[in-house]
Amino acid sequence: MSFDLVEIRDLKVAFDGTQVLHGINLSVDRGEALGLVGESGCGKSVTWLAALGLLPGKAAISGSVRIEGNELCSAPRQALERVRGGRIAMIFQDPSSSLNPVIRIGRQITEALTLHRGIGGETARAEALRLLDMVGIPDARRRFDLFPHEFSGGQCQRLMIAMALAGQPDLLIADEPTTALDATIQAQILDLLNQLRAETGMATVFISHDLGAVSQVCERVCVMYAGRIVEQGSITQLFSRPRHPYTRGLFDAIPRLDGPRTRLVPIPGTVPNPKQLTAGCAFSPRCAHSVASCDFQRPELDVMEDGRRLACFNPVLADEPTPALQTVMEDA
Ligand SMILES: Nc1ncnc2c1ncn2[C@@H]1O[C@H](COP(=O)(O)OP(=O)(O)OP(=O)(O)O)[C@@H](O)[C@H]1O
Repeated sequence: MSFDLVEIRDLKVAFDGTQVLHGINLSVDRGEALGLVGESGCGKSVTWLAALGLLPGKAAISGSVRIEGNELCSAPRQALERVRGGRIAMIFQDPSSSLNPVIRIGRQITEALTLHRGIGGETARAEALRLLDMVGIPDARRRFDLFPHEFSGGQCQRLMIAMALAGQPDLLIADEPTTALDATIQAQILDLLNQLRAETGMATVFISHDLGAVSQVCERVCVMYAGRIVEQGSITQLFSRPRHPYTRGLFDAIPRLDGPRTRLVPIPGTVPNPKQLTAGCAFSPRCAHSVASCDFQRPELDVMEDGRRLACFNPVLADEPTPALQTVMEDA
């Protein structure tokens, strides 16, 4: 029997009695790149922190998370620790969450190699140098004994990726890894993630509020809103024809350099407070497509004729112009 690399079923999370994840179902296949997008507070990070047992003790978690068929949700702490950093590694927006500021870089990577792969001494040093080279740190031999603060922001991101690769993970979860970087460095890190996936065959989950960045790395996308997946499909399906009004709203807010100059249209309003969710669709108060039933009934995530999944009673039509998206003539 063959399993997906990761299979998450009906994952729910509550903090102090307030539910913030409402039954997430998703899977990641070996070697694939999956994007998780949505505005801040939609539950992207909590999904993976819960899956890896990294949420604080006060979080109430239910559901199932399987890695190659083995259940993690009920796994003892030691088993979870073996998976984290070993089979699955996670990188964040802020490299200081992974890099210790008072330990030299070379030592941090060799220690990670000893922990995850049981190698030490000269073998670990040679492997650490190979990893630094792989993530594009120039002159790695000379810089092996530097501290993290002696590297630029983009290079620290590369160092964090090198640490993540030390365990030869099957899956790299990248949580907003480029958000704090300027556009040029961001593009370089996205290229690096693509290159590493091609070289190592590891799967990537790319968490971001930026659909543009997700499109450069991912083959498949899950759009999250208020603790639920509202649309899921291939990047081509969602880019050529977003059907959930929320996905469409995210697209209309992306700056584009191709085609005519367009005015960016932000989605009105904000993500709801999880304490104030009603029985209806959580996006309804912000949605130009909302119909009467949206306010008191929640649409299920159903499979559409083209294979994507969609939770909406009144989706965007194929050729529907965006009323709010206005072409701005160069000389207007
Ligand atoms: N430790 C915590 N204690 C209480 N509530 C939390 C905790 N962590 C997250 N939450 C809540 O869970 C919800 C989902 O948060 P999450 O961080 O997953 O959102 P996100 O989509 O990843 O946003 P961001 O891009 O800002 O990280 C939010 O309402 C958030 O306030």
